[in-house]
Amino acid sequence: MNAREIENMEAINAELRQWCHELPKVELHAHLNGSIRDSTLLELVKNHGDNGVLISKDVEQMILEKGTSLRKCFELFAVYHVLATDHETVKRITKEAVEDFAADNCIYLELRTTPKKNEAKGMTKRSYMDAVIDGLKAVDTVDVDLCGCELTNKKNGDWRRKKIFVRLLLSINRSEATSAAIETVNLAMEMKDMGVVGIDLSGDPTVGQWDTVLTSARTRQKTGPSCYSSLR
Ligand SMILES: CNc1ncnc2c1ncn2[C@@H]1O[C@H](COP(=O)(O)O)[C@@H](O)[C@H]1O
Repeated sequence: MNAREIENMEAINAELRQWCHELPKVELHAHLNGSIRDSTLLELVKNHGDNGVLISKDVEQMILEKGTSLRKCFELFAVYHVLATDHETVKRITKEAVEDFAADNCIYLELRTTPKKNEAKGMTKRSYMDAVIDGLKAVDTVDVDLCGCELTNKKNGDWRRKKIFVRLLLSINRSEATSAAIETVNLAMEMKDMGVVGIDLSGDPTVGQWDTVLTSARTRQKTGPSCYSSLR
């Protein structure tokens, strides 16, 4: 290819990229902790302090390698889970994730996350989810519709502002105990009028057995309302 042909190709690529960016999109499978900005992650690590558990340089390397294998990807999830276990951080990463999807012209987002407990920070699975909803309410750059309720993000009633429809799924991690899985299913039922539309089964496929979780879900199906695959 000569210089002129390369220039033409670059112009077409830039145009195509712009066209893809502008297309309205639907995202059906976003994990909250998998959507944390790299810049936020590094800031959280810094605030956490290089205390021997997390070292900024190591995390920078992990970010560079995260797309190279499933193992590397799950190594980074372990870091997210050390850092994103207080209410303020959960609120922040939710706000940022929704704003990032909206900036990419995503108009419908199904965001899934594993409700986590952190006794040291007074966090329960329910208060984790309340922090997620606080994050949605804090979204600034776009209007958010959660379950038909418009969250009050409207800026001066400007009807031209972009809008994103957000629905939530509660994840059960395959390495969780049966009791924790049941607690998450019950929480999903409790929050079905608050934007929660389903549950999700996730986690490192090389760790634990699904049998543990599936047994608990079947037990729940026999004793309560059907909620295994969808709440609506
Ligand atoms: C092949 N890809 C995948 N397979 C299985 N589980 C995955 C995943 N990608 C992400 N997760 C799940 O999402 C969690 C992070 O978000 P939350 O902490 O829930 O917000 C990961 O810990 C993992 O359980």
